[in-house]
Amino acid sequence: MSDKTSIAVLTSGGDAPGMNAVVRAVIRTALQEGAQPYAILEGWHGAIAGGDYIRKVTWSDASSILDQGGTVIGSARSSEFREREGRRTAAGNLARAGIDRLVVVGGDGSLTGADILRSEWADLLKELVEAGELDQAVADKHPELRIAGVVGSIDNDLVGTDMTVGTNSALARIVDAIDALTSTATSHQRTFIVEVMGRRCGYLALMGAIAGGCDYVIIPEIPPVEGWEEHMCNQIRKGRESGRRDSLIVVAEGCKDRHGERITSQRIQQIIFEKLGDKARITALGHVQRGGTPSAFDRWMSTLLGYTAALEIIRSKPGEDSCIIGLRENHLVRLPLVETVANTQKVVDYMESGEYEAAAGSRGPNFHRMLTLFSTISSPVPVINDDLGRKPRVAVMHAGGLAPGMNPAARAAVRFGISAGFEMLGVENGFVGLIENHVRPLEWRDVDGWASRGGAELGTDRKVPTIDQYFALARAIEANGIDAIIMIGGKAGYDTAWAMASERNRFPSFNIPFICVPTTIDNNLPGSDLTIGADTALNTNVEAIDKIRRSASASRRTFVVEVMGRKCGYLAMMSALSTGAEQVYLSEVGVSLDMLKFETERMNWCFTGDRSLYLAIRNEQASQYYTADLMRRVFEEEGRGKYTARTAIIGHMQQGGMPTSYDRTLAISMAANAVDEIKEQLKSGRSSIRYLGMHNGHVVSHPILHMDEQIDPETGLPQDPWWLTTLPVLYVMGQKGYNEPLEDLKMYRKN
Ligand SMILES: Nc1ncnc2c1ncn2[C@@H]1O[C@H](COP(=O)(O)OP(=O)(O)OP(=O)(O)O)[C@@H](O)[C@H]1O
Ligand SMILES: O=P(O)(O)OC[C@H]1O[C@](O)(CO)[C@@H](O)[C@@H]1O
Repeated sequence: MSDKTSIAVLTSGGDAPGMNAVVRAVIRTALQEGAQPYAILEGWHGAIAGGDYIRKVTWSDASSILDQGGTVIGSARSSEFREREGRRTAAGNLARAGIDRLVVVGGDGSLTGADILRSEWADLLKELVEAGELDQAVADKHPELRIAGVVGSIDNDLVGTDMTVGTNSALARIVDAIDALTSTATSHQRTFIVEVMGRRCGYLALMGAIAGGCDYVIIPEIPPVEGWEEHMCNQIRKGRESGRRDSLIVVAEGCKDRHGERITSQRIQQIIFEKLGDKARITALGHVQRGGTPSAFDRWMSTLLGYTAALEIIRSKPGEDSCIIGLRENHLVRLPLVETVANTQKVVDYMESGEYEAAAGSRGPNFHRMLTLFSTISSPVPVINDDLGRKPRVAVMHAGGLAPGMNPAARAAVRFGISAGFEMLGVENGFVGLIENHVRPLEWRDVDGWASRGGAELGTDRKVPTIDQYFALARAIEANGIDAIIMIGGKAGYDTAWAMASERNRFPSFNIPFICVPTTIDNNLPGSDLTIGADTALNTNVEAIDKIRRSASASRRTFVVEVMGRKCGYLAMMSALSTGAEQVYLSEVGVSLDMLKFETERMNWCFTGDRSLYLAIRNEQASQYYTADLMRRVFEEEGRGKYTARTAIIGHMQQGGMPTSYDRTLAISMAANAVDEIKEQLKSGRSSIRYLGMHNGHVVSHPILHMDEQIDPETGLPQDPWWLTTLPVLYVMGQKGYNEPLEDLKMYRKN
């Protein structure tokens, strides 16, 4: 047996899209680190079965699996593993294969099982030695089992992490289904009950309902209060009276009422029929939610989780407790496995003992906030809090390039604004439209249907008013009686806001509360880890690149795929990480002749083997001179006929997608913050021009005049972008021999 460190990966419990990305990352990171990777097939069942179920894996075993749904190494629920006898057999099989380090990808059950095995390990091996089933030397060589868990579950039910592997993809499926149902429901003026997964966790139901613009949601953590049947039917009735043509109710599969009686879709259907005489249709989404290709997030984030888990376990010290590598506040964190799982299981106890607030509280502050926001935005008629004593006129507008998510953000700003006691106005076509007085009132109903729509109903424009237009701009603000502005857009909007803040002394009407909501596919705005629209564009790229990949599967071909982003490489970097590209060209790094030479040598080496595709992603402004076409020509010429090279420019598809669930919920969350901030300023008589950002999982605001502090003066881009440090991970996944300390990954937070 070799002295190499052996590390195994297994997937267990319900499968989840993104599990393959973890498996791939663990295998490739292990190889990079000089360790021997193994895959245990069919979860804990394979550990018990042993033999061929515990397999040495190579680089190519992890090829072409990133875009596949489910788990290629199989998953199972194993009752035998719940018994000590089963775990004894598993321990013997693992030790005999030389494995004492495991990355377990699964839900809380699978991780509990892993930790039980870890805690019993030494005793189990001792027993096996005493029974003559294991050599003492083998037992001595593996005195302990080290575990790193990655939570793979669409339910997003692990307390202490923000997002688990698979949830984002499941939510995408749910939101797609809700969008489809909305169109048929609207056509026939129907009511639909949509049943989603999540036996003990309402995350999918709540986020699906909020992103889908639904009317009512029922989740397991907070069973509806006494009289909910009446309340639900009233919401439907009032919605219809106010002109809504459809009604959608989302229910999580495991819901119960306060008497412990199940709230099934059929029960809801019956209630609606009895109280409204309406025959609601039921759609139970079932396992469709768990299947299918993973979203971009479930590919790049799962890659980072697998990479981190593998490095953590390879570099772990004897005696360290089992850990979970999870995502918290946009950071990869190491959580204590036992405590985290115990906290997760406590939520079920809370629900069973009627401590509903504690159950919902365990899901984190954002869960609670989203519940409150859903209740406001889904209200069929506004519930107005007019504590300001007057109705300030607040304008909503866009500026900058079009981004998916503008409509959901505008809808949310209008509805939250009306609820806050504002009179809402819509400005058409950015600042040009404002100067030309294209301003109209926006009522609650006017934004119906905007929750899911791509594009921008209000229109947008990239023009930043010039100095000679300031007077006209100031006049337009006065003439329309605008007391505050919410600008949902990108750089042009920020630049205009900055100019207005700088010119306040000369133009008093610029002295109003003004909030910029970061919205651009480029993800190039200061103060925000992510902007609204970037996730949709990324998913568009990933879908397109998957197709490009497949187009090359029958030939030997290099593709240079160009993506948007202006000078910001976010879309290029994340598209590369999500599609398993070999190389990415970023304007932050630049392109040199040496880089192209290195790449052509690698291409030649790869195509000498059985490779059919070599994928390079290029940011549109990576280099002024090394254009996509020039790269293609260099690559093809240097291939000397061994392969062909093509370019693919994805183009404006990236701006035109239907907003993803992430962009929709981010839009709603940010719009709520913008309204709160404006209300607070109006109440206190302040007027500040500020921009919002999502930083480390929290929405924060900054004064626009300090924007320069967060921008690199040379590039005009935000300083030290977090995503740029994922570049070495791409190289590890692409077998380029990188060996960066984990600490250099900006997303990694050692606690
Ligand atoms: N308490 C336990 N002791 C030993 N093994 C367990 C334990 N709980 C779960 N397991 C093992 O993990 C497997 C998967 O657990 P479970 O069915 O609870 O799914 P999960 O990992 O929680 O995923 P999901 O979120 O999909 O339900 C079980 O079939 C069993 O083999
Ligand atoms: O596929 P199975 O075993 O029926 O499990 C379904 C359950 O698994 C989950 O998808 C979690 O993985 C739950 O949301 C769902 O209730």
